[in-house]
Amino acid sequence: MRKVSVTVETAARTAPAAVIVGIDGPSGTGKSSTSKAVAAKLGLRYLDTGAQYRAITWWMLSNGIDVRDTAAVAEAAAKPGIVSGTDPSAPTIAVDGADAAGPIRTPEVTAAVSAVSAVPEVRARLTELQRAIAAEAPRGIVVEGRDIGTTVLPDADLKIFLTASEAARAARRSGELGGKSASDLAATQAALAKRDAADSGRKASPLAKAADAVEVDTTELTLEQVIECVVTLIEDKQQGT
Ligand SMILES: Nc1ncnc2c1ncn2[C@@H]1O[C@H](COP(=O)(O)OP(=O)(O)O)[C@@H](O)[C@H]1O
Ligand SMILES: Nc1ccn([C@H]2C[C@H](O)[C@@H](COP(=O)(O)OP(=O)(O)O)O2)c(=O)n1
Repeated sequence: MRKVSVTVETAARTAPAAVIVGIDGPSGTGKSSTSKAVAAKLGLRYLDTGAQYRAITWWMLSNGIDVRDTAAVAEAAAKPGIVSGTDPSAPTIAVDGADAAGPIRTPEVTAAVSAVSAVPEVRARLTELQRAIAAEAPRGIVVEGRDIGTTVLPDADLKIFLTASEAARAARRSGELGGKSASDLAATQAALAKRDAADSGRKASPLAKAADAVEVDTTELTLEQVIECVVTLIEDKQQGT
């Protein structure tokens, strides 16, 4: 009996502690690309909480719920089954057992997601799910979103807040959407600004930098430089420097 307990204690002492990293910021600052790459490099899990808000929004639209009707959204918030796969090299999102990776990126979902994410019942449900996923990650996890440092994981080992100029963010998003003309760029920039204002202005856990987050302005940095910067911050934390 005694021998077993000594073995367990030794294992607990030598196993590396799981590291929990929260990455927040507005749209187009590089959260998804950075989080995935950093998690893959360090052998951590990866969670895209924006995909979960998009998934619940897609379910509401598919089920004829008026996303401007806060009471109807609140009442339905618990209904869809949302499952996130957290392998950073192949993250997945499923709604009621069906792959939702494609449908959650449509312009209809993008236009409706801020309204659905402002509903406290939706946030409470997803926050609980996000905390459970983070608690189960064996070596740790990189969780990206808008309220990870302030609300979902206030005790995270490291909090990063990514920023970039509105012009840089719009150029990145517009490029991704295949926009070529100046009017495509202007439309993307206007849509981004509108979504950021809604996400920052809502009452329930708005987009905000946690007081103890490290802010990284990515405007003049390449994606590789941002990844390197975040990897270094995590390694420094793990080494206690
Ligand atoms: N530092 C960077 N420089 C140039 N392009 C970037 C940078 N970071 C991300 N991108 C590109 O910008 C787009 C949006 O990045 P993404 O990671 O999806 O941002 P977010 O998750 O914050 O919305 C992607 O096409 C990505 O490859
Ligand atoms: N933790 C989070 C993550 C996303 N959201 C909401 C607000 C965002 O506009 C939408 C979509 O998030 P997503 O990260 O997919 O946004 P991007 O288009 O990548 O910028 O979800 C949120 O309210 N809280």
